[in-house]
Amino acid sequence: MNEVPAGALFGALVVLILLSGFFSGSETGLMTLNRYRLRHLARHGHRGARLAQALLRRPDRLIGLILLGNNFVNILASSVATVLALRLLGEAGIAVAAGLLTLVILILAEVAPKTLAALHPERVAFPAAYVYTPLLRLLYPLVWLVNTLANGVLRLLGVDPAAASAEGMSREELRTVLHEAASMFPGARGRMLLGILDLERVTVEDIMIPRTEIVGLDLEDTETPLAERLRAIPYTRIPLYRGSIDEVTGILHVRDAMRLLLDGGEITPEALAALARPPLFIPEHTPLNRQLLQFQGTRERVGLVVDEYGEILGLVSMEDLLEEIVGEFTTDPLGSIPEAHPQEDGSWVVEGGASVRELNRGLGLHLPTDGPKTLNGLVLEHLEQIPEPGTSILIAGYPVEILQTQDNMVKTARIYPRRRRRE
Ligand SMILES: Nc1ncnc2c1ncn2[C@@H]1O[C@H](COP(=O)(O)OP(=O)(O)OP(=O)(O)O)[C@@H](O)[C@H]1O
Ligand SMILES: [Mg+2]
Repeated sequence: MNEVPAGALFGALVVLILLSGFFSGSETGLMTLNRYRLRHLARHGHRGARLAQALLRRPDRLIGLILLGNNFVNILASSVATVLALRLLGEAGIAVAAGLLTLVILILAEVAPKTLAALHPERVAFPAAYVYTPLLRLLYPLVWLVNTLANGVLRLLGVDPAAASAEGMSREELRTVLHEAASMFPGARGRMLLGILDLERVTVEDIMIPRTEIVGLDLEDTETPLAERLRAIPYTRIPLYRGSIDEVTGILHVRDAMRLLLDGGEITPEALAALARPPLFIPEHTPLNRQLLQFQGTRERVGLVVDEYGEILGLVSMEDLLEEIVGEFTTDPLGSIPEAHPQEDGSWVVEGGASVRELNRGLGLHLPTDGPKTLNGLVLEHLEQIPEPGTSILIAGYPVEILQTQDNMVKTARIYPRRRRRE
């Protein structure tokens, strides 16, 4: 048998080390590709990106292929080095060759290519994808065998290999990405993106106008003529009811009442009731993203929020829902809450009916929003007794002083926003 010349063996060794570097670098490159950029490039027809994306759809197979290749060339390189050492130095050279090869592979075939690939993943990964796509097809049976055996070993050890491959981004991760990308979407646009994500965490109950503030028309009220009451109403869509808002019969659009008048008709309870449309009833815990779609589907602009017994809790409008995304439409958010009045000493005098969420947003407070919806409710929850004017309590670290009470409810209270104490 002819001996392979030492020069050829050395050449083969160099090629094997280069191949090893390719496997290591491309592994890092493919694994550190930015998935979102990748998807974007693939969608815009970048061929390398498409191939990489297809490979990454089954990371277990890709890694199996790369490890197979990498280990094969490393072990072959070690054999070649052993043969070379035997020839040049005799048996004593084997350990020297192993030591040298370890150093060379570590530096030239591991650390250097991996660092390079981590710095420029796309430049490494896209060309590599052209190589791996046909190679995977060719070696697929082998890769499959390796993976199956490896999974078998894992199962023997009581590990479920399928559990580890759960992919995709959780909502929380998406929020983090959006927060980090905020510099790309400065100001209002960034806040809108986060607002859309928040829609599913906020329910109609959180943003509704409470029942006591719904402006409607009582058809049974005969004290003031209907037309006069209708004229005084500042809203476009108004619930019609008989005696109590729980007996709502429909939602009247003021435009329809105006048309009735222009046609020479008369504003009577029967005429208005005939013009009204059936109200949209919304369960209290409906998240805003679902409600937005429902408004879209039903072409309604307002709905009545009901609890499980069908009792009306409040009114929610499309405008209030959209404000959760884009912020207040009509006024400057800071100090725009009509129920909060700024004082000279920096405190706020707030009406008991003010919404906790609006106070948080408008005054920059951090009152708890998972409990009562109004300041009154919050104070009552903390006091556990009938409120007395002059009482001071600490809610979420904010000193709150009760100023006026009425019918066992807090009418006004003073909040000191900046003197928040750490609890
Ligand atoms: N009948 C009502 N009673 C109490 N508040 C209402 C009523 N209708 C609307 N609102 C509130 O008024 C604000 C404005 O809502 P919206 O723009 O839908 O009403 P509008 O101005 O009367 O209607 P439009 O703008 O279509 O003429 C929202 O905060 C909404 O919750
Ligand atoms: Mg309006």
